[in-house]
Amino acid sequence: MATKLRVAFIGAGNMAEAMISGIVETKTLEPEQVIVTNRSDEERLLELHNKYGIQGMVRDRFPIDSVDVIILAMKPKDAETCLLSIKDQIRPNQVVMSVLAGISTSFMEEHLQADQQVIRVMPNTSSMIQESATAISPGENVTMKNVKLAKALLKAIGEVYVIEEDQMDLFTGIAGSGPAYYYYLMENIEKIANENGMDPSQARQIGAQTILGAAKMMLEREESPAQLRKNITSKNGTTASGLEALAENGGGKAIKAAIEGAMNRSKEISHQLEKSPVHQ
Ligand SMILES: NC(=O)C1=CN([C@@H]2O[C@H](COP(=O)(O)OP(=O)(O)OC[C@H]3O[C@@H](n4cnc5c(N)ncnc54)[C@H](OP(=O)(O)O)[C@@H]3O)[C@@H](O)[C@H]2O)C=CC1
Ligand SMILES: O=C(O)[C@@H]1CCC=N1
Repeated sequence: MATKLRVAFIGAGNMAEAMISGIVETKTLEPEQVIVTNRSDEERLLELHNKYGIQGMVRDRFPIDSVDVIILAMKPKDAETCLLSIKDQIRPNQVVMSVLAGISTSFMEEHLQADQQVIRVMPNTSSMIQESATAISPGENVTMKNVKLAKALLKAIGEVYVIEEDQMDLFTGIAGSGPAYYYYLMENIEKIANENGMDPSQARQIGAQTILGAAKMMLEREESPAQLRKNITSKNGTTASGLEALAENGGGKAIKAAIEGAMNRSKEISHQLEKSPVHQ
């Protein structure tokens, strides 16, 4: 990673913090190389400065022309205003990366100068412990050098996958929103464990270790998930009963509905923004 590289986050919420935390803790960048701004919450900028040593700056003092990479991290509804506000302040050799759900590279390109380099990114909050599954889709104008730079930067927060942009909504449904499904699973495990007399914190340890073990098996072993499942399932055993109950109660359907729900919402955000008055 170039030592002088400067990265600016516009948006200082949960996702920006998860990424900043990964980037600073892995020493991919020194804190001085990272700047963050938001719309108005100065207390939040101070909090991020105190926690990570990075520079927090209010929008009108934000030196956007001095950075190499700009990472957009506001809500999708605020993207258009932000893109238009930076359009005339940035240069073609600066890369604009967006982590916003549903914001396409073409939407960014249309709201910036014609030759602006943009990259669509979808991380998740496991960035905070450098375990994100992050996808990137480069825009039309971005150089190979800057795609490599983006990959190296995002490697600080976990694994990086370069995907076709038409897979980005699906990726968002699986991985961007994905951690929430596992947290929901754990909330329910804890609840059931508690109802059956187990201490919730012990149940959390046990449940999380089980998820971690299964995840590592799927990453490290060659067997398919179906084979790994069969390996646990004794005839007339406990697993067979558990899996039968899961199927009878719509387990597979629920997983499909969750991923498709998130994926369709990502598509819907794109369509809504493309219809907005400024865009037409
Ligand atoms: N949370 C997650 O798990 C993931 C989120 N994402 C994406 O990340 C984005 C941010 O989500 P999240 O961090 O949860 O959101 P938050 O609501 O926590 O944070 C949004 C931030 O954007 C700032 N902001 C809004 N408009 C502007 C503007 N015009 N200029 C500067 N700053 C602005 C807000 O500032 P202020 O507080 O001052 O108004 C705030 O700091 C979303 O688009 C989401 O799709 C992607 C992957 C995972
Ligand atoms: O819920 C959201 O819209 C964002 C995008 C992916 C995860 N969180």
